[in-house]
Amino acid sequence: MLLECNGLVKTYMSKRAVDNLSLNIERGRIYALLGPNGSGKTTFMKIAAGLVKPTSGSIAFCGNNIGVESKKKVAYMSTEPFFYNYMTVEDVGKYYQDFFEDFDMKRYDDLLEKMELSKKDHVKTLSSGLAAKLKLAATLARKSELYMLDEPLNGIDIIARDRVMTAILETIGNENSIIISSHLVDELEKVVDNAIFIKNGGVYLAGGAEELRATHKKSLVELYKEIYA
Ligand SMILES: Nc1ncnc2c1ncn2[C@@H]1O[C@H](COP(=O)(O)OP(=O)(O)OP(=O)(O)O)[C@@H](O)[C@H]1O
Repeated sequence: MLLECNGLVKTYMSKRAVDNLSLNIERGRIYALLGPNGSGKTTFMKIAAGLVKPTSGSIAFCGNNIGVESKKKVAYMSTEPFFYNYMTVEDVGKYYQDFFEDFDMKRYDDLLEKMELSKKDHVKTLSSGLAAKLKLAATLARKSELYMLDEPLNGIDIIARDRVMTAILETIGNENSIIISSHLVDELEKVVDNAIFIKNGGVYLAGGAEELRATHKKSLVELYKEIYA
């Protein structure tokens, strides 16, 4: 098991952003993390990435507490922009290489080509879609055990999305897993192995995508509409 969470809670003042969340993430699978605005998806990912401390409950990565060691093996891409404007695309790669032992420059170069980005481009001149692709290329260029991507398709046009999704899927082998949070449920429906529906900070429904479709006789999109309507 890559990640095991039991009764996870995160409280901000009186708000329970994550509320009694229990979840297991296995190796070699692609997970859709689904839920409406404010349901707790980002907070959960930040806890798993070691950026936010849970108020209570337990979370373990490969059987150990979240901390310095897990951070080396977990690649988290947040929705916030995180590069300095003065950097070029090439600088971003070097910056990541300095920061993460598992960063693979060759893979970064390949991803840049797939995302149609040039190393000479300056971060400040990139359109929001290109900036989103750069963020993704830098994250996927790490050889991590768990990738968590928060809204990776945001700002990426409909034509480029398939290409970007292919690049995401190519990153995954038998040993690593990926959790993708997105409101574009129909885009995820086509590619994910598992779906996790989050409601009010907890897991409302989770399972294999095929199994969920067969049991409920509904697509993930239809289930999403039913759960959150
Ligand atoms: N730093 C914070 N301080 C106070 N409240 C917060 C903080 N971060 C998140 N929250 C609250 O916790 C709840 C869950 O937020 P979270 O960002 O995890 O949801 P989300 O499912 O990722 O939403 P979205 O789909 O809009 O990104 C929301 O009500 C949010 O306002």
